[in-house]
Amino acid sequence: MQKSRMTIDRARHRTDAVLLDLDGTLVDSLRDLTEALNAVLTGEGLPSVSLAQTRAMVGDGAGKLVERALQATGGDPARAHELVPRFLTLYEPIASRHTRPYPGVVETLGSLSEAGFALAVVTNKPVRATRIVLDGLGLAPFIGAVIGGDTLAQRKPDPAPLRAALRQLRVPPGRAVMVGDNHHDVEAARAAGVAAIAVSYGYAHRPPHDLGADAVIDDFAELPAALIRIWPRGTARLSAASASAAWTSARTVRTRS
Ligand SMILES: O=C(O)COP(=O)(O)O
Ligand SMILES: [Mg+2]
Repeated sequence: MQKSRMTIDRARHRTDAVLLDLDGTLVDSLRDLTEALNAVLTGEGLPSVSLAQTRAMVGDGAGKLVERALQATGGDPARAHELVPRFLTLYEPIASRHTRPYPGVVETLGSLSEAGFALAVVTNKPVRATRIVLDGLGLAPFIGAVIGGDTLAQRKPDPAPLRAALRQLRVPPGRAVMVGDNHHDVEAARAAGVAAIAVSYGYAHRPPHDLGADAVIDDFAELPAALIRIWPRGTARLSAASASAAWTSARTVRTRS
């Protein structure tokens, strides 16, 4: 009985997509990023940066991160281009050492995936490091497409990475939601015609409630409830009842297995 309800829910929702930002949304990666960054800075004879400084610098890709770290420590930002390969060589082996999913992430991705939602990661982190994090933290099995900051010539806030993820998932923009911690996540979503949910616990460069998202959540486990509230109008719109049934069903099946 439970199983057949689940099958119906899967069929109903299989072409709705949730696009997920990585740093500051799915995972707290500050410590590993800061360690790799500081190894680069030390090599350049520059002072180290703190976790709080990294927090304010992350989100626009590895190039900007290194450039901002050089700027913050009295280095030459023009050297960033040259130092990014060194940063990535140092970062990749430790990318999942201290980095952890935020509370509720693993369970919620599992439940959304079981309920039939297509999930993609759309991040400005270079794709090789992204895959290392997703594999290392056990998130990869839930994710149907991964677009990194170097997958295309454009990165968020450009809508191209979101569109590429949706093409891979075969889901139209009107049936998708982007979940992120930063203004570029919301801007990219708007430009792609995708709904946006902001998380308040990440590395936002401005107050999360000022990002212009359709909803703000304080905990990743609130995502299903937020999806029910804001899902875009149209043929794929989830009624509160059906989404809630899918969610309850997914939870029940998970609990049973
Ligand atoms: O700037 C980065 O490297 C990654 O940032 P994002 O996962 O928040 O897009
Ligand atoms: Mg982010």
